[in-house]
Amino acid sequence: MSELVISNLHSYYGKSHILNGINLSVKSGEIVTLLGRNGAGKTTTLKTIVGIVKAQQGEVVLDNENLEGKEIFEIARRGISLVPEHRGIFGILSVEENLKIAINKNSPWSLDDIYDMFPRLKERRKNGGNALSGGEQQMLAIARALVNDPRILLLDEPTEGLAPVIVDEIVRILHQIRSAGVGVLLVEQNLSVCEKLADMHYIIELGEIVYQGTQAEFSNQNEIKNRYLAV
Ligand SMILES: Nc1ncnc2c1ncn2[C@@H]1O[C@H](COP(=O)(O)OP(=O)(O)OP(=O)(O)O)[C@@H](O)[C@H]1O
Repeated sequence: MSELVISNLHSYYGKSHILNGINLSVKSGEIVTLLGRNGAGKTTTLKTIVGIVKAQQGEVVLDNENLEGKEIFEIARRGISLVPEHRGIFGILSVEENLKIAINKNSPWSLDDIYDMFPRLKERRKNGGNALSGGEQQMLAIARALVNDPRILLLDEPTEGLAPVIVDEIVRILHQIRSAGVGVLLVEQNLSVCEKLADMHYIIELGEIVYQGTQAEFSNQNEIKNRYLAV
């Protein structure tokens, strides 16, 4: 059982104070969304958790270990993986090569497990990363993060720009990842995807958490959804 606990997280770009005391937590086998308007600070939260943006104040604690001051690779090694919005796969390598270079020798995920979960990747395993559709690239990015054996997976807008049938496929995959006991922190604009998947929702506005609630609590909060999420 793992738990990521973020307390009073503050971060900046130059002099701009972007995160203003974020508190949230994610446990194994739980999907938690971080919702909010464009520019609210969602991506910055994910980047601060993994150390790409340095926190100026506050704590990121994984299983009682404070990750303050740790380098990006040390945080990744402890089991927090980020699938960034622009996917970060290697276009000149094949699907299988992309997976093989990411695989962690101690990972419980074998290539066969990955191909069972992502049949499209199996079909396209010899294709170059550049020759994949947007949805296939997203699947490869998630698969690459998984073979690294994360305890907590951070996903930045995994369904953005994808066709509805591929969005359904990503939803199916995320259900399976949760069942495997991985904790997921999901930044996602597609509210219906969030409500199908999540156990818990947080809303961020101007770098602060302004709402938190379980899916059961959130589902009929139309006033909150209009206030913070309507475009
Ligand atoms: N590299 C950067 N340098 C300076 N300011 C930045 C940088 N990246 C983001 N910002 C600013 O920080 C704020 C939060 O951005 P962030 O990308 O975290 O928002 P977001 O909620 O993920 O939005 P979106 O849904 O548009 O991706 C915004 O005002 C943005 O303009």
